[in-house]
Amino acid sequence: MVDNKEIIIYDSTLRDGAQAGGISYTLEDKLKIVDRLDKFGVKFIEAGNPGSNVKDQEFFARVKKMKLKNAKLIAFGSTRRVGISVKDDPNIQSLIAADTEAVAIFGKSWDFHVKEVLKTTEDENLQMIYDTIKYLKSLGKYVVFDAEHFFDGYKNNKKYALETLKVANEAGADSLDLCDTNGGTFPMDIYNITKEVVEMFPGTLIGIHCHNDTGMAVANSIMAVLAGARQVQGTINGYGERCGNADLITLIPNLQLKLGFKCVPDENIKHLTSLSRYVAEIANMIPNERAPYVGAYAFTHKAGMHIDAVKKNPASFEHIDPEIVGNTRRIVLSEVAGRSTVLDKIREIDPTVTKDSPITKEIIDELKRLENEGYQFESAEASFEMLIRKKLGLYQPFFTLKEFKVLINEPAVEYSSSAIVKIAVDGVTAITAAEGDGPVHALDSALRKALEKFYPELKEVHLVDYKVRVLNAETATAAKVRVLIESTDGKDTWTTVGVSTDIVNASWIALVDSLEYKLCKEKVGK
Ligand SMILES: CC(=O)SCCNC(=O)CCNC(=O)[C@H](O)C(C)(C)COP(=O)(O)OP(=O)(O)OC[C@H]1O[C@@H](n2cnc3c(N)ncnc32)[C@H](O)[C@@H]1OP(=O)(O)O
Ligand SMILES: CC(=O)C(=O)O
Repeated sequence: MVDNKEIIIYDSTLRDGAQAGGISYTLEDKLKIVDRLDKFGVKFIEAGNPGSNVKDQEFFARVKKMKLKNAKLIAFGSTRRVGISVKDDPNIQSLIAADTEAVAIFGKSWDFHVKEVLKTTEDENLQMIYDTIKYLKSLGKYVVFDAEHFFDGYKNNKKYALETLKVANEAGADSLDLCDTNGGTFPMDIYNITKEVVEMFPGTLIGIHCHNDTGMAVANSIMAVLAGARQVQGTINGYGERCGNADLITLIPNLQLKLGFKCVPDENIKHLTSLSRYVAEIANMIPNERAPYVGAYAFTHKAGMHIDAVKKNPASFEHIDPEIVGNTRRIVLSEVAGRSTVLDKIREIDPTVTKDSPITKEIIDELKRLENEGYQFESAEASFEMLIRKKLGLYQPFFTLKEFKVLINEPAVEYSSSAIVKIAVDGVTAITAAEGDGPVHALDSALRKALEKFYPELKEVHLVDYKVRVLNAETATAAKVRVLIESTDGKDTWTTVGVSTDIVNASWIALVDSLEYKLCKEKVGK
């Protein structure tokens, strides 16, 4: 059994990750990701496939100029093609042209693939593996051998699958990486087969490369490590072919924090969340909010009893302190909240209120009543603050609405909608009109124009996001809609909510809350 606890993290975000549907990195994207992965402390960055495309060839020419502190770059490609020599194989020559210290070669370990895909003999495949590795070793390269479909190959023809590893080993491969290419192998099989390989090649570095087709890539990689593999391949956020690869963002903390292995410097574990979001941003993928450790919901507490317990002691509902991985705890307001959930919010406005004050119950009851009507305060904390102020008697309307009208312009020459708003402030009436790209835009402009005369600070406010959700679509045109409006004044950002059967009315409620929230904020000097 291997008793050292050092794990070599081998990142393939830029190679297998680039095989993910929906991802296409630019050359500049790749350079940025290399820099970030190097700083994070991975040991290998499998950065591209120079035999595949010009972008990767140019990338390897550019990346050479970067000074990496921790990682070695890997150029990736296959064994030589059937029936030709390594020197005549353009893919192999492009690997050499990439000029990296290390290369990875994938070769077939499943006899079925040799017959059906390569359409050659088992002996020729062994020769292809041998020739390719031997040649690259003769040029002084560090060579990783990816035994493609190794686990399926082992199950179908154990002798042959193991023979491919033996040949790679004899040719001088620096590591033998067992690939669950189709991602269909289960953890116990990964453990038993990897253990046999580890025992068969004492002193040779054994790696693991798992795909996530059965949702087990992380579990399978851990089982391989427990069986003695010490090189772990994976990608940031699990991006990769089909369902993806082992997600290093889950795998690294599992190995390092839970099992005591050493993957990256301890002080870098706190960068996991930002690394995950950075790579998602560059890959133009929406971050997975429910991702273990780093997702926005990973340490979000919603149920009233959980929140009560977390406030007493966070360990009651958190497996680790979120700060360890650079994440944050969030408490959200909802119909499943209890008094503990709303108390902190209330006390920000009136510190004398306690959990047992009758007003606390009144506020939580109002929250639940409104959520039942379709409101959602989880992200609309500004509307919830306005609700608290109203309940505490600390709210005075900043204006009175006399009326508003919204018109659709047809034909829409410049703007598609117009709005007229009539309001009164301290007995002074103002009527304004405005046009906009849609009724809500027109209404927002008209209301702001009217109010700015009285409250010039509203000039700083503008809308940054507007979301509409139909709540009960089955009632067709009478369906309720929920509108969420995100606003900013350049310093803070806040979200308000409105619900109605009429989208303009729902928007009006959210708009008024937003502007009044800003005015309250100015008044109390927040
Ligand atoms: C399991 C993995 O994920 S391995 C990585 C796979 N990644 C990719 O395929 C992405 C990059 N690939 C490419 O850009 C292209 O496929 C290229 C440039 C490499 C090859 O393109 P083409 O020459 O047009 O071949 P094409 O992709 O159509 O077919 C693949 C060929 O490689 C052969 N091949 C597949 N695996 C291997 C291997 N391990 N060793 C040698 N040859 C192989 C196939 O038998 C097939 O050969 P054939 O044309 O004689 O039938
Ligand atoms: C090498 C590789 O990506 C695989 O076998 O899945």
